[in-house]
Amino acid sequence: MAPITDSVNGSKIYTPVKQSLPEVDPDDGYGAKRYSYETLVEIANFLLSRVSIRPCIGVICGSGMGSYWKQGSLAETITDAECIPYEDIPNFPVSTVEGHHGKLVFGRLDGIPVVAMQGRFHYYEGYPLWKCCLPVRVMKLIGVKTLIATNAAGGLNPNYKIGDLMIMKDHINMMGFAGNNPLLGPNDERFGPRFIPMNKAYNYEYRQIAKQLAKELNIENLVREGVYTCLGGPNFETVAELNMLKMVGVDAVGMSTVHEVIIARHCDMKVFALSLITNECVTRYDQDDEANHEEVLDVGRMRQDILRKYVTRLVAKFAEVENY
Ligand SMILES: O=P(O)(O)O[C@H]1O[C@H](CO)[C@@H](O)[C@H]1O
Ligand code: HPA
Repeated sequence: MAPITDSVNGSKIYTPVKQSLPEVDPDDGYGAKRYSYETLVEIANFLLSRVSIRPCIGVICGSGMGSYWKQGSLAETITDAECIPYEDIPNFPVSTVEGHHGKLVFGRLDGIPVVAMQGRFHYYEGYPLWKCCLPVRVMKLIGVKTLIATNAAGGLNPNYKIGDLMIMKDHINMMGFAGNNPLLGPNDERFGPRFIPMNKAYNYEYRQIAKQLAKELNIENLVREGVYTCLGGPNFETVAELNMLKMVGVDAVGMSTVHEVIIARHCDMKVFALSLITNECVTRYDQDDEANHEEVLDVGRMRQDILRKYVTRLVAKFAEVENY
């Protein structure tokens, strides 16, 4: 290759070295190889060989929101339940956070075939983002077309109260701003294209349905619509961080969901996401309160009946409009 020269005095600046890029990224920055499409197909086939349900809707249970699967309330609503612990699934991560049981539950909600993640994976557990989202791609491969992601989040909007439900209308990908994204690395077109739009990530029709359903269930006063952001965690946010997020239009803060939604949209799944406001974010230095995970789990328990009813009816309504 010709050396690059200074256009003023002609002196040589540097001689470029011809490089060939590896065809596949050798590791993901965490010393591990990203799973290939074929490995994910193997996981999907393993699951399909173990269960008879063929789900079209996938549900991710947020912190504290999965516990009722175990306690019985939503589990009673899920009929024909077939559970597979994560540790029994080859190449699947395992849950390490309290309030995330670590099981896939296949079954029916209001007659509709679903698969629910009773426990999600977080970046702060040490999983790279691509691995946190691996179950979403597996869901896609087993036939899921609609994703319902739930999470526990701190309420930053001063009008929000503990126990409110926030329909996510958008997100701000703070981790993406810092260069971390679940789509980093070589793109496998079998999942989706290299570049994807995100302006319609949170399905408009689903959001209208959810607002209408809130009226029908008389929980309109609890249901909000807003913007979520995910910080990597595991520490809760500082006062200065929260005030900055408030200024840029964030209504609720958590440590999940954003990357799952990116992966779901990449493989063309329709998305609905719901935050349970489990605590009020502390935005003043003279406040004595401190965020803590126990409160998050307690509020999850407090709202479990309403959440169960709301999510079950949403599943039925989404299935109706989609003809599942
Ligand atoms: O987002 P989910 O999994 O609901 O959990 C939220 O609650 C935990 C903090 O209490 C964090 O993991 C945060 O992300
Ligand atoms: N911040 C981050 N994540 C959370 C919070 C919070 O206040 N509450 C529940 N998950």
